Amino acid sequence: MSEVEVQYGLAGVYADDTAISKVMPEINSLTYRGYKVQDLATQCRFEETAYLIWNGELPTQSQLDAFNAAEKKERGLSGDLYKVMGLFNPKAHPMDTLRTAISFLGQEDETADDSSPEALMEKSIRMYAKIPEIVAATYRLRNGKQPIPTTKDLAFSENFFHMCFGEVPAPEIVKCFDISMTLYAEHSFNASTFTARTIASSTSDIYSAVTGAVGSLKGPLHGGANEAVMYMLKEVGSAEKAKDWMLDALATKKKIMGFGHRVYRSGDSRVPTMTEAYKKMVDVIGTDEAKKYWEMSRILDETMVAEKGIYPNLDFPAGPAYYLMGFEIPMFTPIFVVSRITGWTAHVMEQLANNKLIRPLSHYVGEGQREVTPIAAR
Ligand SMILES: CC(=O)SCCNC(=O)CCNC(=O)[C@H](O)C(C)(C)COP(=O)(O)OP(=O)(O)OC[C@H]1O[C@@H](n2cnc3c(N)ncnc32)[C@H](O)[C@@H]1OP(=O)(O)O
Ligand SMILES: O=C([O-])CC(=O)C(=O)O
Repeated sequence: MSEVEVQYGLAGVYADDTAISKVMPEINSLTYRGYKVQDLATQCRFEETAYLIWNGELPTQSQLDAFNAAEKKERGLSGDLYKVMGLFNPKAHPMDTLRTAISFLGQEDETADDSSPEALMEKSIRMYAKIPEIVAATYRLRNGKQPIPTTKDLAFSENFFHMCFGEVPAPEIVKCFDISMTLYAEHSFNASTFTARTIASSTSDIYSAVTGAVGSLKGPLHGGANEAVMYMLKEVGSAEKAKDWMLDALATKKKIMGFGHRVYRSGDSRVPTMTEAYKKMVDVIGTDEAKKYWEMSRILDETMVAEKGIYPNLDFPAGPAYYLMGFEIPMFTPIFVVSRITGWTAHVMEQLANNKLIRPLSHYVGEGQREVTPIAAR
């Protein structure tokens, strides 16, 4: 029995105040700056949500125009970054190369250490504008294709498709992607955001905070789960096998990717909106493959909830949705970054506006104090 109360994994611990988002597990709700995320996802474009997350209010049309112009001005990567990206191992995971590319952006910025509110906002918009191009170029380079340069003629989500595939798909598909961007944008003190805030709390620079956050998000218990979900669906293989696969996986105590959540115990508030968008997209695509993944997802969800009472999280519908949009699986977590850069940087700004070094205590359980034996006598 421990003489102090330790909250392993910091579960249930309030680490700081935030005014950015509120996760309300008891009513399955999530708000960004007071607005329900499902309303933002369906009624606004991701650009409006990004503005809201950073500025605290939804933009007027002229504020949005100015914001989009600022983002478009920052589009485009330096020749040096393209050169470095050309040297990346094509077999490396795109989260590893993205982590390095963001770190590279930091060393390119000679004012990286400027932490004035104006500089932090500029750097946040810079990363928001450049990360989609890094992700799209990574996809193309690792598949032996030439990157497609960014264009200032297209909106955020459309431009991402253009840079990946050289074309923009049907509006329903773009809308599904845009909805996923809003749903993935922010989620209070999740592991990667807390990592970003911890790094910022030593008054390090914002690029370092984001680089660390990318490393945290990569893990399959966090953002990496959207990729793991798709590998799982591929392993299941067909809708006919889905129920037995799940029963067998549960009987052998497997962890089922895309299910469970530290904060939500009776369902992730973002899932119904993402699932509906995924279904609409499946209907538009209309192929047997699309219908197969939809049916498999539905049966796995139903079986998991019936057997264990554990609900899907956002990664469960997002994984197959990205797959059906044509993205290869290792790009799914980098796509999460394309969105979460907004939340991470908003938290870095909030942390620095009222900073206190994050430094918890550790409860020591190692050896008692002892004497060093000289090496010859050990
Ligand atoms: C965007 C996001 O980051 S969302 C999260 C994405 N991650 C995943 O989908 C990975 C799969 N899920 C998980 O590993 C976990 O549910 C986590 C990491 C998300 C949350 O973990 P915790 O809050 O630590 O919950 P914990 O692991 O203690 O789970 C509680 C119980 O539910 C079970 N459980 C939780 N999730 C799952 C799952 N996915 N599959 C099977 N059992 C599960 C645990 O085994 C545990 O059972 P026990 O009490 O009998 O030991
Ligand atoms: O909140 C969490 O722990 C994980 C999550 O859903 C997110 O970061 O979107």
